[in-house]
Parts: sequence; C-alpha cells; structure tokens
Amino acid sequence: MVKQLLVITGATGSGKTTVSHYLKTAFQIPQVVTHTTRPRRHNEVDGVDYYFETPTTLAQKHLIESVTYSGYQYGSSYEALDLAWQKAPLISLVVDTQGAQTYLEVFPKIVSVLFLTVSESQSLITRLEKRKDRPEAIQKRITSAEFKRDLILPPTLNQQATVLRNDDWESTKQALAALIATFRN
Ligand SMILES: Nc1ncnc2c1ncn2[C@@H]1O[C@H](COP(=O)(O)OP(=O)(O)OP(=O)(O)O)[C@@H](O)[C@H]1O
Ligand SMILES: Nc1nc2c(ncn2[C@@H]2O[C@H](COP(=O)(O)O)[C@@H](O)[C@H]2O)c(=O)[nH]1
Repeated sequence: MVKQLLVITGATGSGKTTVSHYLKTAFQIPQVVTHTTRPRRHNEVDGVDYYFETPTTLAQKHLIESVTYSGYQYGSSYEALDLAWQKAPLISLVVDTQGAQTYLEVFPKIVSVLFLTVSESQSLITRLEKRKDRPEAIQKRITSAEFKRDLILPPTLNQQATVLRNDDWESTKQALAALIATFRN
C-alpha cells in the first residue's frame, strides 16, 4: 500500500488534536506522536500524547523538522512516523503551520494538508479555558507571534490545503467522513 500522511494544522484550540483522535477511533488512522519540551498537561500521557523531552534528549532525536512554539520546542521524528506507518498506510500528524509547510516541501507526493479554522477567534480562547490550560499559559500563547500566524492559512498552503471550519462538531464529523472517503476511493 502507498504511504500517505494527513497533516492537520491550524491555530491553537482549533481542534487539531480532537480531529486526529477522532480519525483514529472512527477510521483507524494512526496518529504520529511528536516530541516536545513543554510541560505535560494534567491529562496527557508520555508516549501517547507526546514524547516529553528535555532540550538535551530532544537534540538526540532524528527530527524531520522542529519549531519553537510559545517558548517551547516541538519536533517530529522519522522513528515516530515509521511507528505509525507500521500500523496503517494512511496516518495523521498534528503540527503548526510552519511544520505543515515543511512537510509539503519534504514529502510533496504523499502529504495532504487539513487546515482547521473557526468563525470567531474568541472561541479559541474559550476552548483553551475549557481544556483547563493554565491561565498564564493561555495568556503567553495568545500573545505569541505563532498564535497570530496560525489563525490564517499561509499563502504557500493556499492551493494545497483542505480548509475545514470546525465550529460545529457534528458538521466537522461529516466533513471528515467525506475527506477520508477521497483517500480510500
Ligand atoms: N467543534 C468543536 N466545538 C467545541 N469545542 C471543540 C470543538 N473541537 C474541539 N473542541 C474542544 O476545544 C479544545 C481544544 O481542542 P484541541 O486540543 O483539539 O485543539 P488543538 O488545535 O489541538 O490545540 P493546540 O494547538 O493548543 O494543541 C478541546 O477541549 C476540544 O474538546
Ligand atoms: N512543527 C511542529 N509543530 C508541532 C509538533 N508537535 C506539536 N506541534 C504544534 O505545536 C503547537 C502547540 O502544541 P500544544 O500541544 O502545546 O498545544 C500546536 O500548533 C501543535 O500542532 C511538531 O512536532 N512539529
């Protein structure tokens, strides 16, 4: 089977991780586990949600790309992609828009990009609060350059990405079913 990679990107709180989890449970699409130096959130599990690293251990990984986001380092490794591809030919990966652009450059033939957006950017902040992110972490994040950047589809992804407005979860699920059908037909 031909390997394929669905790269899910968009602003913080737009629902990238939620969509990636849903694709795993509803369509058996494995998720790539990426690496980060940021502290673990209350419900996150090492090796499942992320590989939680120190700057020293992260530097030892074979990274395809890495970014700094709101003061922490994130990166995706060849090993993690291969682990996901051992389970199925179509896998998903959640990254910021800089990472999405890098993936299109590195793997142009096998990458599809899904850009998530919302109608009101205020709802992103509400979602981070509901997710129980620490208030100081939310404040740092929404004043970061990365936050503003990821609200808008980068011009380089304009012709390449499927844009999905994730306001209403039922509508999102329908749109995802239609998208996944295009991979499987
Ligand atoms: N359509 C939706 N309607 C309401 N809440 C949603 C919707 N989609 C996701 N959420 C909620 O919004 C919060 C943020 O979602 P999620 O963690 O998936 O975002 P994310 O894009 O991965 O964020 P980040 O980049 O910060 O990791 C979660 O609590 C999730 O349950
Ligand atoms: N370019 C990359 N971006 C990544 C990677 N892993 C996660 N991310 C993105 O970072 C921000 C913040 O994530 P959070 O879990 O702290 O909320 C978000 O946009 C993620 O998609 C990666 O390996 N490379």
